[in-house]
Amino acid sequence: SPVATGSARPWRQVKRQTSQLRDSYDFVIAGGGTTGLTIADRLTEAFPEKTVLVIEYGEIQPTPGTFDPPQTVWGGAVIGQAAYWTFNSLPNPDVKNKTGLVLAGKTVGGSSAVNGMFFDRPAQVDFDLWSNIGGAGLKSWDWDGLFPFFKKSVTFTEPTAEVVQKYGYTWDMSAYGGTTPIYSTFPPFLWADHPIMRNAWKELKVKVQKECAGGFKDGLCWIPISENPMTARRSHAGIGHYAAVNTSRSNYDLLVRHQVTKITYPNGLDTGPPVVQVKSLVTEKLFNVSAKAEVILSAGVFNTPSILLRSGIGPDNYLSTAGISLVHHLPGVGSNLQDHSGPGISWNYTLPFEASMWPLPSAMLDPDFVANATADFDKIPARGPYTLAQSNTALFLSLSKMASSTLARSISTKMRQIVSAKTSASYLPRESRAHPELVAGYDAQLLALAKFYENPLAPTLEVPWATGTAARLIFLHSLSRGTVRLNLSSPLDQPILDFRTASNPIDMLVHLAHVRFLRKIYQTPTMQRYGAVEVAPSEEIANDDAKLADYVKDTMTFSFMHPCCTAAMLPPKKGGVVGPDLKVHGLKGLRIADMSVLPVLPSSHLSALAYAVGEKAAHAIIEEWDGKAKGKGKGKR
Ligand SMILES: Cc1cc2nc3c(=O)[nH]c(=O)nc-3n(C[C@H](O)[C@H](O)[C@H](O)COP(=O)(O)OP(=O)(O)OC[C@H]3O[C@@H](n4cnc5c(N)ncnc54)[C@H](O)[C@@H]3O)c2cc1C
Repeated sequence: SPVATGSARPWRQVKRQTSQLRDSYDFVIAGGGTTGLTIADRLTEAFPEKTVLVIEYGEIQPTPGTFDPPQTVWGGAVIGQAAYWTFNSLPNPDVKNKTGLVLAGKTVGGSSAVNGMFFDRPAQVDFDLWSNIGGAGLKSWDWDGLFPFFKKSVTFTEPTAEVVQKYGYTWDMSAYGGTTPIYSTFPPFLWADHPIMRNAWKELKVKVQKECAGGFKDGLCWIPISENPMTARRSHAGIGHYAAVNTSRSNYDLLVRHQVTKITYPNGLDTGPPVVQVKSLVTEKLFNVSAKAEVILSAGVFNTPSILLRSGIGPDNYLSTAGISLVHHLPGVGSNLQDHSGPGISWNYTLPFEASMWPLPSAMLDPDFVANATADFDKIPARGPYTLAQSNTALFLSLSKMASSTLARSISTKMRQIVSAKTSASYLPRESRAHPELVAGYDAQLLALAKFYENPLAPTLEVPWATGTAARLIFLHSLSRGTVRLNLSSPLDQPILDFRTASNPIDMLVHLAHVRFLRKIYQTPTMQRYGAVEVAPSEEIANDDAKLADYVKDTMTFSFMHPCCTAAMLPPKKGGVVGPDLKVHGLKGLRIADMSVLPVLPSSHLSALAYAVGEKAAHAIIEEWDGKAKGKGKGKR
């Protein structure tokens, strides 16, 4: 049965000062986030005789669930700003010079401690896409190579029979089986209008999936959330992979409020692992930490490439402009930035709901309802509206299923033409065009994505759903590529992001197809029953490509907080930064393990994948060092 771990759980043995550290460690992990803490947990468990240090920029923070009380207004969840990195991307000339906001977790647990708790997995087709881009070397990252780690990474708890009867959740236990203190479950509450959209989609004849975590997710999915099933408190890496295990692990040190600034190879690149330079955020003093076995960078999609760039590891032309001495030319560092983006639509109901359709979120304006909801949340197991996160339903649909097959084919043909006409470089950031490896990698992405877009099982659109009269249309596989670069006037501060959303004009064609498809919901019997009328866009706008493109730009969300791919797992000749073993190309004793290693975005939010990548990385590291120990005649632990 699940352990009732909430944010009140005592955090022991956390280090805050350099003087509390050992002289050296076997493994040093930069970043105590989703992936980094997963690895630290597994390494300290597997190797009681080896020491592991995790260096985390942030502090331990209270990190409530998405809607945990007390709140003055339900849905106005404001998590302490200290727990966030807040970035604004550069003004985007392709989207009316707008800038995009993106957050990341700056606390023990990283983004898993502040995210929307939507806990879905990618589909098989996503990993086929990776190997179509990267080649046979990525075979170990296909579905069969990852599924065991998805299973291992989470303890899924089934909802009660009463809850299932009320809401109709479906799942398949063969997709689960883990017993780790990272939890997921379905909430014991949904708003009464939740079925409206599900029914509308069913009436559009989309496939209804019983379980979407088992490799197939085209169609209508139930999505669990990352919360403890007893307390309904957020389950995150800080609690599960540190607080829940560290007291029994004398080899597990966590140093908070320290920034990994750079890594150095004092004895040359052939002698690793690198030395890690660290800055205390309290005293501002710099000092070095050394690792005997490996250094693992796990500082996230924006900060992992920043550490490398400050270390002189990155594109030679950029480093030269930045005035940073070149240590190792790797053009993929900080390149290939991607995120899920997309517009929104909205509507109104002109006919009343039945009296039985209660409660709706407007009930949270009633103080008595809120008082009951708060009392329900404090029960064990918790109940009521505060157990919710952002959504539990989503539609995942392929372009070929939602648009005419001619449109889907013509979009894929355009992608192939860009490659055959050798014009793909013109869609990359100016500085990336100088690197044939990055162009070759982008060509491989375009060709693989052209095939992906034609596959009826490969989703390009996600629409998450909970309640209300508006929906976001998440474009899952954009062709636009951005960059992460240092702020040269203050290189230790947050880096500069350029999302370059919609810089490849094909993306706009896909956005238009998505909006045009989703507008069909208004004609479904369920929506008609409540007199659904469109608010935005209008019929007139939707029928005109230029006007609809303008509308998409006006309502564009640049980041659904799923940035990735800035240190991609690809061969060097395709602009890769790490190999399938997550070792950095050409450097000794250094791996990267976080969402920067993805070659392209998957058809999912990223936290479940981050845990799985952490589990797979830990497995590879343990196998390697176990083998080394055996090779030295030490035998198995
Ligand atoms: C607001 C928000 C909402 C999201 N919603 C969802 C969702 O609902 N579902 C979902 O599946 N995914 C969601 N995501 C995405 C998902 O949570 C992340 O993609 C994933 O957790 C990233 O894991 P990571 O290991 O790559 O990085 P992180 O978990 O972000 O870890 C990186 C860690 O490194 C630390 N760090 C950074 N720089 C340094 C440095 N120089 N030295 C030391 N430490 C450093 C950071 O403080 C952080 O703790 C959301 C993300 C955010 C930010």
